[in-house]
Amino acid sequence: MSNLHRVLEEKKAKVGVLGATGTVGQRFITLLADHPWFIIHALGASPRSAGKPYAKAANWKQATRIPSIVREMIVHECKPEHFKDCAIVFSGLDADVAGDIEGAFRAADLAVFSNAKNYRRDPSVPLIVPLVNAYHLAMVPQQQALHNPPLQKGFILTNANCSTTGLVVPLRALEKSFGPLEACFVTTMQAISGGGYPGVPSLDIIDNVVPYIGGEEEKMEWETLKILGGISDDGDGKKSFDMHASRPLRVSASCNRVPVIDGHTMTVSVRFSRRPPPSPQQVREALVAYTPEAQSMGCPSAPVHAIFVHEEADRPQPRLDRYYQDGAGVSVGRVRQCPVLDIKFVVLANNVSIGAATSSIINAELAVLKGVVKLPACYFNQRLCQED
Ligand SMILES: NC(=O)C1=CN([C@@H]2O[C@H](COP(=O)(O)OP(=O)(O)OC[C@H]3O[C@@H](n4cnc5c(N)ncnc54)[C@H](OP(=O)(O)O)[C@@H]3O)[C@@H](O)[C@H]2O)C=CC1
Ligand SMILES: N[C@@H](CC(=O)OP(=O)(O)O)C(=O)O
Repeated sequence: MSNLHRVLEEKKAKVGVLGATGTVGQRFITLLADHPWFIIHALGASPRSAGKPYAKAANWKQATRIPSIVREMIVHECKPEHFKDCAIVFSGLDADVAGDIEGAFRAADLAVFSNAKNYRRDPSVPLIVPLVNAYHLAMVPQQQALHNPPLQKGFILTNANCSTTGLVVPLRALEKSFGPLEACFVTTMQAISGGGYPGVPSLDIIDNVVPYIGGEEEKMEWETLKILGGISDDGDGKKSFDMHASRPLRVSASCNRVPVIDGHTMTVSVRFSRRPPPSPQQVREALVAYTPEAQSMGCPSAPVHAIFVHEEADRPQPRLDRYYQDGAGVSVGRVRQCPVLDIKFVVLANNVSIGAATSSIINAELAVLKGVVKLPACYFNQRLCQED
C-alpha cells in the first residue's frame, strides 16, 4: 500500500468491491477511485482471479487507465474475512454466485449494495433506483431485526435491472406531477455490455437484432411495481412493499439486444389515470423539473439533471448521449401524443453507470446521509461523521 493510500484510508470510509474484475466491477473502480467519501480497501472476484494483483486479474476494458490505487492491490476470494474492515461492500457479482456470497456477507454484518438480481424480490430487501425511491431505505432496520441472528450493521440493498432503471425515472417524475399511471408499453434496444464480458457472440449481434433477452421482460414488468410502490404498515409495526397496489399499473415490456456497446434505449407509451391527461408540453416541463432526494440531499455522485429532455427530433442516441453527466442521468426525447395510450417518448440510460455501478454508489451515499450506514469517526467531512 502506498503512503498516499494510507493517508486516504485515514480520511475516507473503506469500501470493498465484489466482482471487481467484471464489466460493472470495472465501472465501480473508475467511479470510486476519486470518490470524495469512500476509498477502495478490498477487491474480490472468482478463485481464477484471487491472489493476483488487480492489473493482472482484470481484463480492463475501460477507456481510462486502471487507477493507480488498485493496480497492485491483490484480489481476494469473495469471503467476508477479507472485507471485515469495510463500511460498505459493493457487489458486481455474477448472479450465479451472488446469492450465496452476498448472503454470507450480510450474515457477517456487512452492508452490501448489490447489482445482482438475486435478492430484488426478497420482501425484506429494498430495490432502490436512487433517482426514484430513496424512501425504501426505511426497510433496512426491519431486515436487520428479522435476520437470525439480528444484525447491527449488515443488510442487503439492491439496485434494479438496467433497463428498469431507465424506465422508472421518468415514470416516477410523471406520477409525482400528474398522479398514478395506469398502463405502460416499453420496447427496449439494449446494449451488448448489458450481458457482461464477453457477452453475446459477435456473430450473433453484428448486423443483427436479437428479439429476446432471457428473463428481462419479466424483470422490467415486476421490478417497476416494487420500485414505484410505497411501504405499507400492517398496524403492528410490520412494514411491507405495497407493489403499487393502491392504483395498479400494468406494464408490458418487449426487450431486444442491438449492436450498441453501451447505453440502453427504450421507447415508452403511458396512460394516466387522470382525465384529461397532461399535454406533451406539460410532460416535458414535469420531466425537467423532477428533483429526486438524491439531488436535494447532496449525494456527490447524483447527476445535476436527473432527467435531461432533448428538444431535437432525433435524440437521445446512445453514441451521442450515453456519457452525458458521466452516465449518471437519464435522457428523454421525442415527447409526443400517443394515439393509443396518452403520451409516448424515448429514454436512454447508460446501463453500466446509472443502470448499475453509479446507482449502487448513490444508494450508498443516501444510506450514509440518512444514517442507515453509520460511518466511524473520520475526518473527510465532519458533517457526515457519526461517532459509534
Ligand atoms: N453489465 C450491465 O450492464 C449490468 C449488469 N448487472 C448485474 O451486475 C452483475 C455483474 O455483471 P457484469 O459485470 O456485467 O458481469 P461480468 O461477467 O462482466 O463480471 C462478473 C464478475 O463476477 C465474478 N465472478 C464470477 N464467478 C465468481 C465466483 N465463483 N466467485 C466470485 N466471483 C465470481 C467475476 O470474476 P472473474 O473475473 O474472476 O471471473 C467478475 O468479477 C450481474 O449480476 C449482472 O446481472 C446489472 C445491471 C447492468
Ligand atoms: N440483463 C441486462 C443486464 C443485467 O445483468 O440485468 P440484471 O441485473 O437484471 O440481471 C442486459 O442484458 O442488458
